[in-house]
Amino acid sequence: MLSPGDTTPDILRAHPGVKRVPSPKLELFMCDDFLPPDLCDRLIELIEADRRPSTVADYNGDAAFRTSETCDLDVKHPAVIDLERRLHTFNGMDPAHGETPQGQRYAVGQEFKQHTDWFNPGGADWEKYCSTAGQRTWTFMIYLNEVEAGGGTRFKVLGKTVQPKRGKLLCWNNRKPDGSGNVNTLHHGMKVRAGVKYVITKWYREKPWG
Ligand SMILES: O=C(O)CCC(=O)C(=O)O
Ligand SMILES: [Fe+2]
Repeated sequence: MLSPGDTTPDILRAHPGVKRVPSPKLELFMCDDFLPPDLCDRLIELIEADRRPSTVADYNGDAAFRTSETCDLDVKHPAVIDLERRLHTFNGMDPAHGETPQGQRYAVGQEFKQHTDWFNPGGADWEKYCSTAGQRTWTFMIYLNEVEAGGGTRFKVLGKTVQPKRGKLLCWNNRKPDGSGNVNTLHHGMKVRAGVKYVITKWYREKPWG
């Protein structure tokens, strides 16, 4: 039986316009126009209004590893309720397994170097981030605007870079079939060269969140 913190390619593909990136290395899907422009604008306003420096787990000594800013979205705000409803209709997942959705903002020169969204079970921060809710299962990411230059999301193992496009969703399974982290999910939020980049990130867990 499907765990409540999981979804399947069949569920995702039931949504019009969803395409799987053809690779046996990971389950990666894309969908243009997942969010309407007016909702993108409302979410950008929320990110602009309330942001903090982004953080990383298992700090590796590189202070420039993730230079963006993060907004912890207010789950009671109507725009965030609308966002979450669309995500859960789409992925069929139990909302209780979702982390609080975040917005990420990248100014010119800011980036998130190559990383995975799953946590290292042997890492220093495993206990802090995973003791209650377990490992991350799926990542859902949505670009909220067009970026003038740069700011693509590069999946090095696949040799694929996705360019930001307003309303476009990207989602992938962070695990291999045996449940362990899939290194093929390595990705890099590349430097913005001109303009500002805004994205939504929503991660799901094996167990209920919070
Ligand atoms: O901004 C991007 O393109 C990637 C963001 C990302 O990987 C993350 O927030 O975990
Ligand atoms: Fe990521």
